[in-house]
Amino acid sequence: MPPAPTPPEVSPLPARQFSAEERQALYDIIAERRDVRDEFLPDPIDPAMLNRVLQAAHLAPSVGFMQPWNFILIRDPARRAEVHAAFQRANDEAATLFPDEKQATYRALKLQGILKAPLNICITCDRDRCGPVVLGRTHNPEMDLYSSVCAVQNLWLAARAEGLGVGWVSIYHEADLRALLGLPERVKIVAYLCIGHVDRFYAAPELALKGWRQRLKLEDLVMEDGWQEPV
Ligand SMILES: Cc1cc2c(cc1C)N(C[C@H](O)[C@H](O)[C@H](O)COP(=O)(O)O)c1[nH]c(=O)[nH]c(=O)c1N2
Repeated sequence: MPPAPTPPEVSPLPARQFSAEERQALYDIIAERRDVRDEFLPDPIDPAMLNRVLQAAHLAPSVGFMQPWNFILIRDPARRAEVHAAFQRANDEAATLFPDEKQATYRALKLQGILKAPLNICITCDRDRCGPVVLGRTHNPEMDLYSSVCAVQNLWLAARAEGLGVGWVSIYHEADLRALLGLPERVKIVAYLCIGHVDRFYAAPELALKGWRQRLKLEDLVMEDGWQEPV
């Protein structure tokens, strides 16, 4: 067997410093990103803008640099109507599972913009992209799924920077969506997203504003050196 090639010598570049203003812009984008359900405008997304947002997603970190994601763009209204029907079925089931006092609030919530948004994007994880042995995934096989979630978050933040709203929909039976999108067995659905232009964003999570659940305090979530059971 020929000897394995040694990796080339490479060195990092000096760390680029970001100005206070640039840093603040990033923190503002993070703070002002919202899950958008109902505020989509019908305007189509410019292909160059969409490409920038998808490039941002594609720059996400991934275990073993696996890049396990695909981005399925769903524009066809007929296909979106089928996805919406799958949502409706699951949502009707979900509503009945909450305690009585929460059911009315649940039913009043808008939880998707599948038909209103001009574009839906399904982000998937191809679990076999690099064969069975992947650097960093050997002992924790779910790391490829987490990597794909990083792509989702990059997309979500880039979209906010572009003035696009994104809403994540997870109310469906996986089998329904898999069949609609023709996914092979090895490909897992990570996120089903509705995306489009918006001209307003809620100042805080809509679920908080509408009394479903409030943001937890950061100081109650930070722990030192190990798990501490809340008192
Ligand atoms: C994995 C996952 C899945 C879902 C969500 C998020 C994530 C991360 N969210 C959005 C969620 O409700 C929202 O992020 C929180 O309420 C916080 O609000 P902001 O995202 O800060 O606006 C969401 N929202 C919704 O209306 N329908 C849904 O099915 C889902 N599903």
